Amino acid sequence: MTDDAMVRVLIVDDEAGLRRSLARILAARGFSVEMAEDGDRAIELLEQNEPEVILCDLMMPKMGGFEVLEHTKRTHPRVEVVMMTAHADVDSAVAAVKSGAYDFLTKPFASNDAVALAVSKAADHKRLVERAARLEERLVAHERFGELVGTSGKMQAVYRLIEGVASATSTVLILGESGTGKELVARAIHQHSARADRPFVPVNCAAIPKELVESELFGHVRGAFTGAQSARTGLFEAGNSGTLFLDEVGDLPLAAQVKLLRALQDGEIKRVGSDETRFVDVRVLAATNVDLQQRIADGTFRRDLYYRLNVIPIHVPPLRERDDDIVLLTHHVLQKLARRMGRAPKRVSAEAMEALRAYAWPGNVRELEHAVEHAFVLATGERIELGDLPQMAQQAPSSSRDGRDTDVAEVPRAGLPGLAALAGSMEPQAPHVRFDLFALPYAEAKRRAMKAFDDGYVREVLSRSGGNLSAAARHAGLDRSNFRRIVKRRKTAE
Ligand SMILES: Nc1ncnc2c1ncn2[C@@H]1O[C@H](COP(=O)(O)OP(=O)(O)OP(=O)(O)O)[C@@H](O)[C@H]1O
Repeated sequence: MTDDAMVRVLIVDDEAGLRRSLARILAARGFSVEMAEDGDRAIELLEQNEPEVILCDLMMPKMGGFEVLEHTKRTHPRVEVVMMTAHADVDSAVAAVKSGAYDFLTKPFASNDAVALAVSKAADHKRLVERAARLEERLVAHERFGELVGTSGKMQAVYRLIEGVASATSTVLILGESGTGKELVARAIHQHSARADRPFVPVNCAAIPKELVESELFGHVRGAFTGAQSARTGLFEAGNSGTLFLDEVGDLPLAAQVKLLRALQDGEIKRVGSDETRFVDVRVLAATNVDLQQRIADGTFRRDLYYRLNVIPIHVPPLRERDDDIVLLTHHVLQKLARRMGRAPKRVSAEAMEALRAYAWPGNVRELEHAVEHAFVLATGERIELGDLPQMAQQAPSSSRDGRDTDVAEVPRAGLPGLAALAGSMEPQAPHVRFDLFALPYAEAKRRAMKAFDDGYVREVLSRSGGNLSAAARHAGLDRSNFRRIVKRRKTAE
């Protein structure tokens, strides 16, 4: 719906003459009008073809205006209601406004324009509220884009693709194991596209019962099947002018695949039970963690649909192929948890971080999130220790990745580990040092940098003094007991 689309108004009044003259007044001013002679019919029309504004008489036999108002606000809170009442009953009209009506008009009306003005103000209000809701959604979505964490080469490649495809309207197929962040990638594409302030509609195709998939996606008319008591708009229409994200697309039943292909090729849909073709402008992003080629071979996925979806594929790498991102992701999750639980942030011991990096994460980032939450809740101190991690992550062999310590302390022997050297430790010339110091919170980074300094300094000075503690202390310009304390502190920190 665009802002200059026709405003749909439902007139509810038991007086046929008044109903018709109101309809004429509003239709002449460009409104699209429907009429109901009583409350029951009004509710029926509300369900069938949701209007934007209801112009409703307060006093009606059977179901009164109050009941229509109450039902509307409960089931369709964004539909605005303008009440009509006789002069003598202004108190009831005021009560109706207190119960959620947007405005009221007293009969006889001051002028035809006054009626049209009240209805169009109500419609403007509705559109403003919806616009605000969309902006809020966009803000939330933007925060989520901020959540796509990772600096590894493989994630950089994903970011480049996101930016590259965002401005196009082509279908994108996002491939990757469960929990790798496919939905975050889809949101990021939407967020970077020209549709960013339009709806982003995520659908988990695997979670919809097979017999309801088509009606969920394309909508249905009243009576289309048992239980279809009222007409319903499908998700394609809900996502009109926005983005529809079909997660687990490999699980779509074959019949729905045919309809999806049609929608992708021609932008045409039909509600279940209707022959009327509707046109939609939806960008489709799809994701799957199953092998669609295999499904094609099995005969459960259409080859033509596969080619149509796979115009641009994006592969989201599993976490085990980007273990450099684990440190960053762990701290990101810890910060989120601390904020969510209103608790102080926690650090992670070198040993625990080593285990986190060594584990293979078959459940990817989702599993990492759960493991870090487990540890955050169980850790009694301000630091997460190895024992706080779930059993599985604790057991990862520390030698699983080239058998080297990943602590920043392992700086090259030549030269002292000043900050520049530590920063350099992320560079290829020190490939065995894989700790990203700048990914850590300040206090943790400083602690590690200090420890690294102590380690490098003590080791080098001791080595130059042939392992003689007194000579090394003299070299360092410290008395023997102070130097010894530093050596000891270094050992206990290991
Ligand atoms: N790169 C990332 N940075 C930050 N958080 C991430 C990242 N990737 C995934 N997550 C988080 O991991 C969880 C799973 O992500 P998401 O739902 O996007 O995965 P998915 O690949 O769509 O999973 P599935 O295939 O099971 O639907 C979410 O809580 C998400 O916020």
